[in-house]
Amino acid sequence: MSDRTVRLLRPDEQRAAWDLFRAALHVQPGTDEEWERVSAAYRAERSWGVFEPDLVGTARSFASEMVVPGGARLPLAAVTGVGVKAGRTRRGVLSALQAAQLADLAESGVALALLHASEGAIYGRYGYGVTTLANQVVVKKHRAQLRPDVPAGGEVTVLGIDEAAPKWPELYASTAMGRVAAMTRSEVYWPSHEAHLRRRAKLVQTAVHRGPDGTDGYLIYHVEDGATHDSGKLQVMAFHYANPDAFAGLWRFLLSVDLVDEIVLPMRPLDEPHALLFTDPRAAKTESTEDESWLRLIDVPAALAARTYGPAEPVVLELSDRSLPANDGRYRVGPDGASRTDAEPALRLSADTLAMLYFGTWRASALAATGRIEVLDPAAPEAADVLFGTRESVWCGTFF
Ligand SMILES: CC(=O)SCCNC(=O)CCNC(=O)[C@H](O)C(C)(C)COP(=O)(O)OP(=O)(O)OC[C@H]1O[C@@H](n2cnc3c(N)ncnc32)[C@H](O)[C@@H]1OP(=O)(O)O
Repeated sequence: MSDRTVRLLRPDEQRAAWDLFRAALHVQPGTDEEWERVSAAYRAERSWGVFEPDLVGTARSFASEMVVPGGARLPLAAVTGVGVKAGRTRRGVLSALQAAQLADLAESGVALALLHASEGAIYGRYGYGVTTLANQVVVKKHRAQLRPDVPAGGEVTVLGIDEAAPKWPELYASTAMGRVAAMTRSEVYWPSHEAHLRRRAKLVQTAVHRGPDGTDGYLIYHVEDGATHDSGKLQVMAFHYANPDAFAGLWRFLLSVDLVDEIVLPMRPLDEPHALLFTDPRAAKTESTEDESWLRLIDVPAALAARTYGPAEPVVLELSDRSLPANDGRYRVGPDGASRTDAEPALRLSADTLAMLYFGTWRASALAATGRIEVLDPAAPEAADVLFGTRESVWCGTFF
């Protein structure tokens, strides 16, 4: 389209982009008060707009860091706020935004980009792949008897939102960064998070767990309106802990909340052992498993070099990356690390598939069996399973 301009937004254009995004998600325009809360985040972010000549589409990102296998933290762009005006969709606006944003991120030196997708069919074409999965877990309180050998846990203190919100950044930083794919949350993240939680419920509570070495876990929850008798539904909106004692202690607290029949934990790590706490493991049911986050390797050499690998024969990957061709080429991946190579490839794959493989959520052999990876050496998928595998389920745990 000849009269289309794609550019970074000026500060005075940010609110229109915010409203456009909300309208794309069928949400009414924000109030002045809400904008006041979140506008600092917008100012700190890189927000893109497509003009024809009025604003018809937008996307933005904020800076973070993500833990990769082995414990290194890589610069991450958290991509969000993607929306195209109704009546202007399916004319390439998102593709124009993606081209501009990906090129900008590559130039800025960021290694990874991450997003939560509204729909599963959109982002693969731009090199994003499902990188973490999450379970929705529901616990029926009347069936949930703790086993006698569950750790006793420490002391739990409950805080209202006004008191708790200023403490959340420190609580999160000290309890949530132990898992691979966890991301840091900068100060601009928290106002939107708080606004979101305040919109969700009238009474938002934070339970803080203290173990022998100090604060080591917290959860944010609310009990759905109408809990005037014992049929309330307790919704867990955040649950982070640094050790198994804090996990058990916070569970003891959850089971002690009165007027509750059901405890709902959305988007939890796949390997979190809720069912193992109970005499009847069926007290905890996994109701669904969904993609949690989508990863895009922006700087493939840096991303591959930063993580550690399992013990297996090295494998040479040949990557084709349509949107960021600077990443094209061959990479030798082995227990001693990863780097570019001229050696013959064993596996051929595209950028979205490499993103699915990167954290080991999907096994190379499954990706090969379903045609996503072309196999040139039949021994390579099994070796890649071991190289990319991780001990724990990876989980981001931050919604944005
Ligand atoms: C990270 C986040 O913020 S997630 C939130 C994303 N936003 C939303 O879901 C809000 C509602 N939806 C929208 O605003 C828009 O429909 C968007 C952003 C999803 C897509 O924008 P569009 O400008 O219509 O996309 P565009 O025309 O560039 O399409 C690019 C390609 O994606 C495909 N595509 C776009 N949207 C979808 C979809 N929802 N489902 C399947 N395919 C899609 C198009 O068919 C096109 O395919 P092609 O490359 O094979 O021709």
